[in-house]
Amino acid sequence: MTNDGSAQTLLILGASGDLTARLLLPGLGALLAAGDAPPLTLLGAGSDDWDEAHWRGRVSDAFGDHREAEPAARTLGSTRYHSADVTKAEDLRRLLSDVDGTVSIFFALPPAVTAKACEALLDVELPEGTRLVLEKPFGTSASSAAALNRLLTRIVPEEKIHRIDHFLGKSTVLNILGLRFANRIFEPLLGSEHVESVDIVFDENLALEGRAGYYDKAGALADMIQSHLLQILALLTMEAPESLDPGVFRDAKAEALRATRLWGGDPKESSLRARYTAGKLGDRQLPDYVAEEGVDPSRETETLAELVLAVDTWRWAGVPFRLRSGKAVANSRKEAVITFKEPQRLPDGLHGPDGPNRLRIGFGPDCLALDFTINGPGDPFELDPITLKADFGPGDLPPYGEVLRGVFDDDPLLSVRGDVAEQCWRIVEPVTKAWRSGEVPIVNYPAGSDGPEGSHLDV
Ligand SMILES: O=P(O)(O)OC[C@H]1O[C@@H](O)[C@H](O)[C@@H](O)[C@@H]1O
Repeated sequence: MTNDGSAQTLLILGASGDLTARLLLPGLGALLAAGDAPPLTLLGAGSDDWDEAHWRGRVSDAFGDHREAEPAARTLGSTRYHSADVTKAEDLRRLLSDVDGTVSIFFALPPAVTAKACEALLDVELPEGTRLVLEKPFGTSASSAAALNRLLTRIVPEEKIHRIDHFLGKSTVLNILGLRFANRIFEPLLGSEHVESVDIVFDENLALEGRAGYYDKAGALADMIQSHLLQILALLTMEAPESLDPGVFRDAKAEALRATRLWGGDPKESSLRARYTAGKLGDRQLPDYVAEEGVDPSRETETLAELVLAVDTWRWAGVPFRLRSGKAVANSRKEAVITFKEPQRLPDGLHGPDGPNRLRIGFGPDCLALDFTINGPGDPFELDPITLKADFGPGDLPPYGEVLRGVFDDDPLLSVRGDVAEQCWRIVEPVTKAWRSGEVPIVNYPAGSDGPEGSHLDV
């Protein structure tokens, strides 16, 4: 623990919402139970008119078994809920008068409400050291992200702003750093001389899961690619940072993202958007996406998105990076696959199946696999494919616990810097524009299939 052990408060705006119950509170419970958080007061605020007992019950359910651990039990015992309109300065003042020690204000709210709450905070005197913690999507375009950044830095300095991307709290995602920079054998091969292509895929069995209110306005591109998958791309393509000092590390990520753009520049060639139709996924019969409750069919929200990107640095020029994420896909596939170029030639006399070497970094289940070719058993001159696999468990903390630890420690290492949030929108903007204008038509795929025709994926 690097916080100084003095009391802190986590104030959640939007405490009655889905994100708080599903991800934030379970992550917090695990962090508290691990003894890795400061003595913490938890305040919930939301538009629902809940009484304290109802809120405490929600927190207790979300903490699960962690509620028994002493620090979690203490926070649970003292937690309070305020019904409030968080876009009003007087309500925010009332909430802030109840905090103890340094406060982290977590905006578990839709982006438009977050922006209004921040506007209201301009009229509120904040306790010393206040931190603002924001969820994705951070803005809806490069310019709105820049405007939000300007607004936030009028409230607190940049180092007190934590833009959460929980993928940066996933141990396998962070493992990319160890894999690349703590080994001699992979890093020298990572570049256009040896790499043919890179696929970063996060296809899920999950469908809408009752999240229309959020998802229908976001879509797969903003929900997964502009945020999480570009963070993975940055970790895979950045140069070795001199240290994990947040300034140095985040500079290295920003540099890689600044060099990233749409492959070939034509969204018709380098992007795909699709939406699921009715289908069977395991034993679940899913309706058309547009028939799901709360969906507005006129929005044409995509449930699967693909982009091909170029990272125009000396190291990566000429290597396509294919990013894809889809909902209601049969094959739940969550991995980055680095496909290497084939050997220049095979010695005459060696024959059999060849194929490229591939390094697969699995994000769920967490594993690492290396596909390569050897002579294999039997005929010694007949080649066989083989896979070396390492399975490793998840990290000690769930991703939300990990990123919250950074917040309480005042350590922005795992949060997204303001300029990077803008870069990530800049990268996808040619695509969002082309999609909005109808230049790239939306296509369908049945729920429970492997996605639409015309995928750019190689593997
Ligand atoms: O696998 P995880 O950690 O739940 O992450 C995937 C989820 O990440 C969230 O940020 C997205 O909003 C979800 O749509 C997605 O399902």
